[in-house]
Amino acid sequence: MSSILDIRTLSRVHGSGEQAVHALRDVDLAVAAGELVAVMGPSGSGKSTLLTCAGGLDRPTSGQILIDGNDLATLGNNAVAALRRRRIGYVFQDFNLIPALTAAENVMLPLELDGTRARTARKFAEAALTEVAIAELADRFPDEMSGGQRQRVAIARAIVGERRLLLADEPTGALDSETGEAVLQLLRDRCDQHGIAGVLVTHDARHASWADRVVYLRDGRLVGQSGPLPEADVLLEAH
Ligand SMILES: Nc1ncnc2c1ncn2[C@@H]1O[C@H](COP(=O)(O)OP(=O)(O)OP(=O)(O)O)[C@@H](O)[C@H]1O
Repeated sequence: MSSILDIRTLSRVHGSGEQAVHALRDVDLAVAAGELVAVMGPSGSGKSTLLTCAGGLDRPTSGQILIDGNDLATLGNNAVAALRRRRIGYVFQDFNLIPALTAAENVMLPLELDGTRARTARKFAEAALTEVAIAELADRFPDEMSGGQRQRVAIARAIVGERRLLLADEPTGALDSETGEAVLQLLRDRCDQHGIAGVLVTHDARHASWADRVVYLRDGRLVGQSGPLPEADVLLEAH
């Protein structure tokens, strides 16, 4: 299987000299099409930095990041921004929706920023909202929706068009457990059915059990990985 995300000896240092913080040290991680990888580790271990570097939002100090074979270091800022808009979707804990835009307009936004005509963008947005089962909420504003519905809009925005890589940073953090599980099921389905590569940062082993593989970060280093974790009910029984 070819890797959609290929991270090689990635290091990210913030600041310099005595103030230097090594957020990531020599991290290698490849994520194939259709694969969902969970990233776990204590607070400050580098999980968010790994996602922001993987998504081209932050530049590594050293190492390589390839997305669909494109080495980000060889691309200029505009090319990285275009790759981000077209190929990469983000889902955050706090949804990051624009309050003044409806659900459909929020989902259309990355396409319109990329020059897609409004009518075409609307069709793609409606298809994405249908996939996350909230087509009927297309014309609602974020403050007219529940947290779970807002997160579905955020996922629709992250998968609209032809995205290949889905990066989710604690996407269930603001949701109750049932709604959170439904959101994870959606991420899993996207990977299974559309060959998207997914990276899920989570503190919760039950959430990580949706992934094919779990990698563990500590002090910026990748210190281990395991195959799929047992289902949530098995974990609970073990306690
Ligand atoms: N812009 C920055 N400037 C300086 N240090 C930073 C910056 N961003 C992150 N760091 C540091 O890099 C390290 C890794 O941070 P990161 O946010 O990636 O950790 P995390 O595992 O996502 O933490 P959490 O689980 O608390 O969100 C931490 O020590 C953090 O303080």
